[in-house]
Amino acid sequence: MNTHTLTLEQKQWALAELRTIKEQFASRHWFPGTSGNLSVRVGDIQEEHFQFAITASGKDKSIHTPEDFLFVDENGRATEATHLKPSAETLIHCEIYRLTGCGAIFHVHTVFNTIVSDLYGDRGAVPVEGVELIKAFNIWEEDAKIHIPVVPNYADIPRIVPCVTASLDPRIPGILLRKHGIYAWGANAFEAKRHLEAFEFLFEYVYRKQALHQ
Ligand SMILES: CSCCC(=O)C(=O)COP(=O)(O)O
Ligand SMILES: [Zn+2]
Repeated sequence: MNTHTLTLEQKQWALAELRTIKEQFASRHWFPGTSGNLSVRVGDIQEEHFQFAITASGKDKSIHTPEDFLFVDENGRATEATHLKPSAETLIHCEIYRLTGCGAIFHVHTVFNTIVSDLYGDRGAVPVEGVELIKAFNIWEEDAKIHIPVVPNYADIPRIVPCVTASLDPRIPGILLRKHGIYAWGANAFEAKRHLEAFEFLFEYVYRKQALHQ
């Protein structure tokens, strides 16, 4: 448990970051049916200890309320007394922070990421080659070929965590859950958003290219 208390400024900064992203993604209809969750890391990392602000579970993410977010530790436990429940998928955020040391993680369900995750679920990764937007991941090789990992989706979230551990590729700032959605991350909210937008572009590209060839 992280015993370092966050300052009011740190908390307000995190809440403002998440509120802004939430509003932007909601305007794109990226949170259908209360799906999706967002988090940003707050404060210093002390060895394996860290804290992050995350969306409360089951909320309508297209509106703002005073009960949209809470703070949790590296095990996904609330760091302050609250009746709010963190996202049901908080343990996936914990594992991505632990593995990557990133600063923000965004998860959305879209039709394109869901279809593509299923098309490539058996292969365990979505291949994408030579598309300019791969550069959004800071991969600058000519005609770069990347593989975006896909892991199985289970109702029991703790079962998904070791799949994320096994499949996460440090070069690729995202991972698909089959027939579920994408987790994308970055050093901060700006970078995580850039990565998520690039993934969504690539998934639409993969889907449309396949549809053209059928
Ligand atoms: C109604 S969507 C099913 C749960 C889910 O996949 C999701 O992203 C939202 O869960 P949360 O607990 O973060 O609201
Ligand atoms: Zn989800």
